[in-house]
Amino acid sequence: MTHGVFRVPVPTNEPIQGYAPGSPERASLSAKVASMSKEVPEIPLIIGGEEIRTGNVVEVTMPHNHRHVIAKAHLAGAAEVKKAIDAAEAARHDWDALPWEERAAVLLRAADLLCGPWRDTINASTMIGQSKTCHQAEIDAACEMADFFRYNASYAVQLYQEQPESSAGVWNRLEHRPLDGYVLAITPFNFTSIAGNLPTAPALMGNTAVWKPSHTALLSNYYTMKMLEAAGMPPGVINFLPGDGPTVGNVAIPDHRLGGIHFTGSTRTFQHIWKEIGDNISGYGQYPRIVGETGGKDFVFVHPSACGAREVAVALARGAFEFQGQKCSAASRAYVPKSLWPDVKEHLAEILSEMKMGDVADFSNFIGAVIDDKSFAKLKGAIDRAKDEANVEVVFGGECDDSEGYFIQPTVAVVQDPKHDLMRTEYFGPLLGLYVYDDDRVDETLELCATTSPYALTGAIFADDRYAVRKAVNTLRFAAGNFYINDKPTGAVVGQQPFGGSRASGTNDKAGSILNLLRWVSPRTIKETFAPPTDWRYPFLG
Ligand SMILES: NC(=O)c1ccc[n+]([C@@H]2O[C@H](COP(=O)([O-])OP(=O)(O)OC[C@H]3O[C@@H](n4cnc5c(N)ncnc54)[C@H](O)[C@@H]3O)[C@@H](O)[C@H]2O)c1
Ligand SMILES: N[C@@H](CCC=O)C(=O)O
Repeated sequence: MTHGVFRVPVPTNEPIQGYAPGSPERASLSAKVASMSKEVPEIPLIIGGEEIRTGNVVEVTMPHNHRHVIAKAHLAGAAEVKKAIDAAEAARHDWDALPWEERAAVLLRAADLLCGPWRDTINASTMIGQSKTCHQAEIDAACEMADFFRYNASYAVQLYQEQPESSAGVWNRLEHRPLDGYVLAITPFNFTSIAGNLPTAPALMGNTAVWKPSHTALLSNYYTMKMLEAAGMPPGVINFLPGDGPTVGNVAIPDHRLGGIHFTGSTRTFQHIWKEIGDNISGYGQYPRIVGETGGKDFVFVHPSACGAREVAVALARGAFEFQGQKCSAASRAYVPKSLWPDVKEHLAEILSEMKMGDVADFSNFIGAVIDDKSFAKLKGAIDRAKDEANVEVVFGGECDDSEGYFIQPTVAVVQDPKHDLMRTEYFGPLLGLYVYDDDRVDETLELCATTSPYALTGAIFADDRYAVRKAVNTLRFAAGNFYINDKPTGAVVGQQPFGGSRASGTNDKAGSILNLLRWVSPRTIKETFAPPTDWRYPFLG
């Protein structure tokens, strides 16, 4: 019973801890990384609150030290997928019937646990499992995940306050019901916070979920699930289902009870899922909501009036190589005018010579390893091809070494053809294609930037000239869902830059915003008439 119109605490972005040498947070996280690296936990499925061990076990390893096993995970088969859907369906009524503030309280509590006693666990597991440095883990796993939980709670209230007008004698109400079926949350390896957000955003709105985590993010995702349980997430509301993608997808996607898909990952996987839903469309009890945020070929366009070569070089280096380039927003193509290129190149050389890569347990490293052997092979293949091509010059990096971990040196390849594969294809790693254009061909190059790639996720323009800025904003209007002026194209913050792209980059439902929560409700309009009429005729008849 609720007697009050409650407000949630006003959210603010979780402050990012610095991990400076000698700081208490550094000592504490470092100790956690060391102790966690010695453990090999067994990761079960968690269905209806019950831990299930299938015996079909895979090893989870460190990307920066691939012989080092950090967990053994049990994988779901078809029977467990069905069980997880049944559990989500069984929990649906009670969870939906709970007053919204109880659901919001679980997430607000999870945010406080994450920023307090669970911070080291979630950060350390992200570091050793996904090869993120302490700063990358802090920004993603601690701060962004807490922001998702806290801001979503306040957006949910905003959404519930969305009510229609009522004319005299009538009370119109809009009930923001959850969807009429379970939500399948399929999550990527690269952001722990996204993995935490995809099942919890629908759950906040009263839905129950089956969460299929990525194999290469299992350690941090498992601890995130345990943290949600510790925050009071009831059994069955979120069902944690490690498993091979097709094994889970082939059972969960065609199930007639599917209410929606909350996906983040590659464009290819998303298109496959969409097609599967299309193939099964007549069998569903409802039209499944399809939300998918996918790949990118994110650009930095430098205008000849750009403020300074140093600023451009910093944006390129941070934008392309931070997080090992494994951000959907990472800069992976750049357009630089001939007049600025020599200076930009000089600054890039200096910056890249200082960017250290290696084991993330060494807090002075700026870059870790890429996620796995498949990613390593794909990136190495592209770099080797670039080295062999006469019309491409690898100006920085190019070294790839998987003897211990999957290390790819930050690489910049200058292409002569602006439509080269390196300017179109997402490689998802520290590889930047760069085209040097004639200063008097700005407009033409801007058009190329707008049309070369099928993606439209993030992009940035560097310019001082306001006419040039306006022109770029207009020409590139549909080339990016997150557009930056004189900044790198990465680092969107929940509550500040709602995130997502269109075209091949996804449905642009802006994770961590009210727009995303809108997709997880199925509103019902209720009209109540206080004094029903007693005369059947129109007033002007008779
Ligand atoms: N736009 C965004 O907001 C955003 C954010 C993060 C990552 N990404 C994108 O994600 C990609 C990197 O992530 P990834 O390598 O984990 O992507 P991926 O597509 O390989 O995997 C994503 C998830 O889909 C699952 N999957 C694969 N095949 C499946 C199937 N047939 N049925 C059901 N599930 C299946 C995987 O197991 C994993 O859990 C990049 O393309 C990146 O740009 C986009
Ligand atoms: N929100 C992150 C991107 C997450 C995707 O991988 C950014 O804006 O850099």
